[in-house]
Amino acid sequence: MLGGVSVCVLVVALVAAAAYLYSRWRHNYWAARGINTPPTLPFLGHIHKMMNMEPGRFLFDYEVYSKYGGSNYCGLYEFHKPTVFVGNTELMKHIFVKDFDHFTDRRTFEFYSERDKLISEMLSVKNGKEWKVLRSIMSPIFSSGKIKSMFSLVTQVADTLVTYSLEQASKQPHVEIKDNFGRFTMDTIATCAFGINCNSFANKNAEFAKNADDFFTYGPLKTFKMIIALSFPKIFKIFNFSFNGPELDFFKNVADQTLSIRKTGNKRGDFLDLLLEERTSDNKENSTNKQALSDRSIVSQSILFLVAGYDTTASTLSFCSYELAKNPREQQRLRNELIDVMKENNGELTYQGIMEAKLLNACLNESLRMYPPLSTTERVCVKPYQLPGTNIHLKPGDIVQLPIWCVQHDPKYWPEPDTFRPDRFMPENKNQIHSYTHMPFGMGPRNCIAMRFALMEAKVALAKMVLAAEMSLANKDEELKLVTGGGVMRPKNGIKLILRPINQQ
Ligand code: HEM
Repeated sequence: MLGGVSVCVLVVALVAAAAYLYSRWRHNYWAARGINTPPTLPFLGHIHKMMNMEPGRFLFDYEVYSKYGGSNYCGLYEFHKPTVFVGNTELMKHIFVKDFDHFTDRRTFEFYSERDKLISEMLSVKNGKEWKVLRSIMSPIFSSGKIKSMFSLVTQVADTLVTYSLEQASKQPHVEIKDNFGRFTMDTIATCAFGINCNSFANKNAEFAKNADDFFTYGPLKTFKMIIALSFPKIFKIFNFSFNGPELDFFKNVADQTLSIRKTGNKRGDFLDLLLEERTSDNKENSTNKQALSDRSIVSQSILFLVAGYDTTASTLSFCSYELAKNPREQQRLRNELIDVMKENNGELTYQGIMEAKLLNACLNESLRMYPPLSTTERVCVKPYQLPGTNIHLKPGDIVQLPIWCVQHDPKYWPEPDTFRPDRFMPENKNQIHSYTHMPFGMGPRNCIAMRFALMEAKVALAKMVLAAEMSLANKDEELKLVTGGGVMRPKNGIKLILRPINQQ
């Protein structure tokens, strides 16, 4: 006769065995269709690897890409949910562009708390028709003409960056350049999207900077909440979790206040002015614009610019400076180009001069190839679709992962992928670049809306730094360690550079 305890143990063992078999059965989805997957962990599938912050998701992706058929396509599991990983560039072209009408959406969180609902208004998480309308209203504010009008705002912040960095260099052996570029992108967004002078260089604890720091700190709790929100939205709803803290209210208040001042006619030529202009512009879609661009939506988009533009651009600048410091010959070539560009423009660094500087463009593109801040992007299928040439039939709601980092490091497309070679992007070599193998800003109608702005901002800062100082690595032998936090790839221990002012040599 079994005792009570033994019965309990038996029941637990049976339930555990049944759960395990259920999990194995769910993880058989791809194998049953003859599609490769990397080994799974019961219940978790691959989620623990996808959410891994150190060294970051890109290493798992590269294993999938090179060992499990991902350079063509293969299957993954987020817990039990099957997703498709597509590294074949022809298929990527279909998903990003040719068959975009099947892949208009991005995965989105369901938000329930009042505070989080501000996130739901952002362009990056809107889907379907709402996304289309908002994107068409917002696209004109990122046209080259409008970006040019923001050049002088960006230049002022870049001058402060250089002065601050050189002052630091005169007092200490090295400069933590990622920190400085972070302040630069923060101040740029504060001035261009919130219309305020944040001056985080003068005061590291300035309210704006401090709240942004809290906002971008991804501790275990925030990561846990993100996993729950993405994979178990119902649990998120039942427990009424709130994803964001009070720092979001701070940004909302700043944007609200600035918005009311602007409505009185006070203009600066920044994103806020441009969004307000779009709302009142006299075009045929005017009435739709007014509805889509409510005050609340404008406030959300201002916060989005901070979310999307702060760390991505600061990391890009840091990685590019790191490679230039490691490669003094390339750094000097770039400096020579910039000196020539200035000579051609009466000794000034003009918008046109910067935008036409070929090596400057090539250096940034090459570092964005080696270190794309977003290592993966994804699309959500919205209509039944068969991946061309495969037996993968996607249903609405299925997720496709597109591994940016992997194709940008595939030696088939990029010989010696870990070597910094800006010449790959010089005009004479551009015809050797395969399509869909360089996409740090994503691709197609849902790519980064602010690509031109981000590149202009990065070019101005990099050009000014390279002209002002010679950069070298403080710790030549230290290996660059990468981490992924909040989805963005960044240097784990920052980047320490020695800066030698040029005019004092
Ligand atoms: C070097 C800096 C940046 C990089 C590498 C970058 C990269 C990206 C990537 C990979 C995507 C996803 C594209 C796709 O799925 O195809 C994206 C989307 C987006 N980015 Fe950027 N980004 C940068 C800077 C910025 C800045 C400065 C802003 C705003 C001022 C911004 C605003 C956005 C927005 C709003 C989206 C969503 C677009 C949509 O869903 O329609 N980004 N970005």
